[in-house]
Amino acid sequence: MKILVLNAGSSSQKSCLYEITGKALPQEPLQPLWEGKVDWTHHQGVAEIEVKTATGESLQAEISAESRPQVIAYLLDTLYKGSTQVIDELSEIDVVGHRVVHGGQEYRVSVAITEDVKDAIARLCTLAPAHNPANLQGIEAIEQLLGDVPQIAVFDTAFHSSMPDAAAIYPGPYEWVEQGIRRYGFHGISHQYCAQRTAQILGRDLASLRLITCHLGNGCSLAAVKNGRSIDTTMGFTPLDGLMMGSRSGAVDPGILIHLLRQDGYTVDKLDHVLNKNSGLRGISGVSGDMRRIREAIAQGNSRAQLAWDIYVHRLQSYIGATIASLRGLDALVFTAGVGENAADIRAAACEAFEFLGLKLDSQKNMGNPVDSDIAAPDSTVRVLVIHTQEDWAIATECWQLLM
Ligand SMILES: Nc1ncnc2c1ncn2[C@@H]1O[C@H](COP(=O)(O)OP(=O)(O)O)[C@@H](O)[C@H]1O
Ligand SMILES: CC(=O)OP(=O)(O)O
Ligand SMILES: [Mg+2]
Repeated sequence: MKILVLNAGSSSQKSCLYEITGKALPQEPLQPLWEGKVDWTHHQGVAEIEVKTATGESLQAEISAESRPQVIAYLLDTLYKGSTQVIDELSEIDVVGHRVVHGGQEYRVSVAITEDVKDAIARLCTLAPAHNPANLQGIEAIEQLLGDVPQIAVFDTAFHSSMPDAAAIYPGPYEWVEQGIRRYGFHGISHQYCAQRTAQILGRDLASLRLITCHLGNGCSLAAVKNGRSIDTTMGFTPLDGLMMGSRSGAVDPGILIHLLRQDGYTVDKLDHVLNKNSGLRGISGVSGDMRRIREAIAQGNSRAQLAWDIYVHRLQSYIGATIASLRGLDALVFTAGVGENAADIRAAACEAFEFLGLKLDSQKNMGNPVDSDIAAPDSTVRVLVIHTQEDWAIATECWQLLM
């Protein structure tokens, strides 16, 4: 079965083609036949495209930042044309899986995409404005390019639908509960994959583990995973809650918003822009939302970049602490996504706060660019893992399971 996966992040469009043969899913994630990535973050108005294949072919291009459907069409051309060709024609693709960020109350498992599902994704755009519109554009682009190929939506919110009410419900008026204003949580595909992979690497049964998975990318969230289920998470009704992020504030006192609306004449759009695009690492440092740029600025003595790093770490430590309480203990702390997988300094700083519990990093392993491995010292009371998140593989396996 040839499965194309589209994963639209807030600042990127990732895409993979997998081929799963045989009657059972492989134990380890497969390498994709083809991978395409578009990044819009570096230069205004420019989409940087990178394609690589399992056979070692690659292509890099910069095109003017055209619409997402145009970029997807450009990417898919490289599947069957030129040096990165891996199939003869697009009709060889059996199914297309999409990461859809907000599934609301309706979608607790992956589903085949119908007009009703598209309407629901569209309705939920206001709750995930940086993500759901991009997901919908991806679905419509595939309809244009591939006709009626089966398409599957895999939701970021689904894994957290098992959260108990005490964790999911906000202490506002009870009408909020009736209106669906509650904590949904996001990055669920990644949290679930990382929890399963952690159990596999530790050789333990997932049902016996208390885990905190730290998804630290452009968007950041923690999940408390107990017996394989999400019981708490830091993102909420929208992907704006919780940890400090690249350009999103994370949790702030809602009184600040009332103050800005009342005293400073903010419009709703301005508030949205400030909180989603001009806060977090970017807002505090004035340099960038990219952790690598923050580090460079710190090395050059930039004190606002240092402050951004310090706040990021403070928030991460305090949310890990709160999440340990939800779990009543901790067997493993798991780091994933761009920052979690690559930033040894952030991992070390996060762990340092929990040395009093007997959590001990092996600093050499931590510095050694670990992937899918345990980086805790042998006598640590808590295992610490770095897992390369494979959201795309997780989406492909959902598609396979739904179609087999
Ligand atoms: N070597 C690195 N050190 C620190 N941060 C890194 C490194 N490589 C990538 N990152 C960070 O990862 C983030 C992007 O993470 P990623 O998971 O790819 O994001 P998303 O999927 O949300 O677009 C960026 O902030 C980038 O700075
Ligand atoms: C939900 C979310 O924040 O996703 P991302 O990290 O891909 O922006
Ligand atoms: Mg991501």
